[in-house]
Amino acid sequence: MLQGLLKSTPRLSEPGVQVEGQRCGLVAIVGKPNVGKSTLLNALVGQKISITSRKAQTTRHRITGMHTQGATQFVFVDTPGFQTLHGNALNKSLNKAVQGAVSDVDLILLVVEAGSFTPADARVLALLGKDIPTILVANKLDNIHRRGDIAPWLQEMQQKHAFAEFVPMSAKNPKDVERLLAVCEGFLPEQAWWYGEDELTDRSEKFLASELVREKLFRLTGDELPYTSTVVIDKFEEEPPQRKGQKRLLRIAATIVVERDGHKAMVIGDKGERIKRIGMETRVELEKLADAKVFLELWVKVRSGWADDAARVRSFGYE
Ligand SMILES: Nc1nc2c(ncn2[C@@H]2O[C@H](COP(=O)(O)OP(=O)(O)OP(=O)(O)O)[C@@H](O)[C@H]2O)c(=O)[nH]1
Repeated sequence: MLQGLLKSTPRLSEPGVQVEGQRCGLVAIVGKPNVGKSTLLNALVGQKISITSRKAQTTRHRITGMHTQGATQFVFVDTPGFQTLHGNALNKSLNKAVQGAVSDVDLILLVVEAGSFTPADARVLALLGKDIPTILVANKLDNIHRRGDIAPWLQEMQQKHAFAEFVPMSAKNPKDVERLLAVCEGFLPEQAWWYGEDELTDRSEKFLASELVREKLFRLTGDELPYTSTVVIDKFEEEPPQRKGQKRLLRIAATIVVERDGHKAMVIGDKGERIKRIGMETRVELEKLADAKVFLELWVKVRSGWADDAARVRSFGYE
């Protein structure tokens, strides 16, 4: 499991020597779909490493992002939205990933929307043990117009769980994000850092490529496309720069897998306009993130019912 790996294999490129006062620890970010977990992770890390979209359930993998500030290194774990509506194989795999993510961390951030606590939030809370300190992050505070309304709600929240702290905030407000980091710091154990100071994620460029295609796919198809559509990377090859001063080249081929012919037409768009745009926007962003030249080929395939088929879910990379 990734967390186990992180704990047992500190990077040797780091001095690895305990500098006095150095802190380092794992922080899990949990919450039902669409509460802003990915937005928060990106803000905490300071760069985009997890995709965000208005469509619920866009985060399917655990993503770690690191942030090193002062003497402290935060290692964040993003989790899939806790999906409670369907019991298909994809969702079972998602729920297992959430439980795995919270079992072995130093701190949990339970993200909810400020002023709201639905049965879906309660189901996520029920997954959290009592032993790991948990901060209630009341996100999207900017949507609450009368701040006075939040005090009685916070009091209600105190009855739900022995939260270590309450942080009403907006993931889109950098000052709030700084405040949250300061609150988290005190919960991390004193130990040597696991990563270099500048490292942001341990996810591969191949993974980031598939995440970017998925993000553009959902952004550009709006609410029409079901979340069961996914992206598989068929080819990922790297060529060194041809001449000095040139960038290396990434040759990528990816397939967007959808459930119906109608969805395929939707992804391709009128005269191929939409898929062209998905490809173009992915390429531009990946070139920036990877600091490389990117050739990207995109395909669309129909595989009906894949989200109900456990073997296929595994073959697409969801444990
Ligand atoms: N107004 C407001 N919107 C926010 C805030 N944080 C996130 N959002 C929006 O909420 C939506 C969902 O955000 P995500 O970060 O994708 O949510 P998530 O919890 O990771 O979602 P899943 O991947 O479905 O689990 C996006 O449209 C964000 O722009 C906030 O502080 N204020």
